[in-house]
Amino acid sequence: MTEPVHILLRRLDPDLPAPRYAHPGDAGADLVAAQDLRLAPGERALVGTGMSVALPYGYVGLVHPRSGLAARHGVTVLNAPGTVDAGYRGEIKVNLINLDQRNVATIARGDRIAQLVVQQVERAHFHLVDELPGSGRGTGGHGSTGGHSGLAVADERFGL
Ligand SMILES: O=c1ccn([C@H]2C[C@H](O)[C@@H](COP(=O)(O)OP(=O)(O)OP(=O)(O)O)O2)c(=O)[nH]1
Ligand SMILES: [Mg+2]
Repeated sequence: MTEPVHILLRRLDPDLPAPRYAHPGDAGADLVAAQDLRLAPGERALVGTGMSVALPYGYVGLVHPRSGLAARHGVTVLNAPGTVDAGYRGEIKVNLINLDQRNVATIARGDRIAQLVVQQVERAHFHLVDELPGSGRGTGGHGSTGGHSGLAVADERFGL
């Protein structure tokens, strides 16, 4: 196991648990809702997690959806993955959306609503040039390699 990165964490709401990894080897530490809320079908809300962090420079916190919430209730993170910058000191918030077409999603304060994945990031310097070096792919993208997309039904329907 690699050494963990140490992150300063401030609990804005001392009654809520700090983010925690549910199992050894988990990539994401669960984030909880600081409030009760109900999301009607299609409704979204920016939900506080009751905590803020100081990530070391060179790291990012990515707010990922929880697959269980998505599979069971259709609730996911609208801007997934959300980006928590190293310089950000505000409360970490989760932009939740209920994509279920029929059911209202009920979330209680303290429920796990998302997970924070901490990663190292490179910082780039962008060098302006008139021409880019050639490559095997060139400018082809967005399905340019052809073949089956794996979405046979949609392909037929849209005449692709
Ligand atoms: O899911 C998220 C995404 C972002 N943030 C916070 C931390 C992040 O550092 C800040 C800004 O996020 P981002 O850069 O994605 O948003 P923006 O729309 O570009 O806002 P800004 O102009 O403040 O950068 O908002 C969250 O709390 N949760
Ligand atoms: Mg930004």
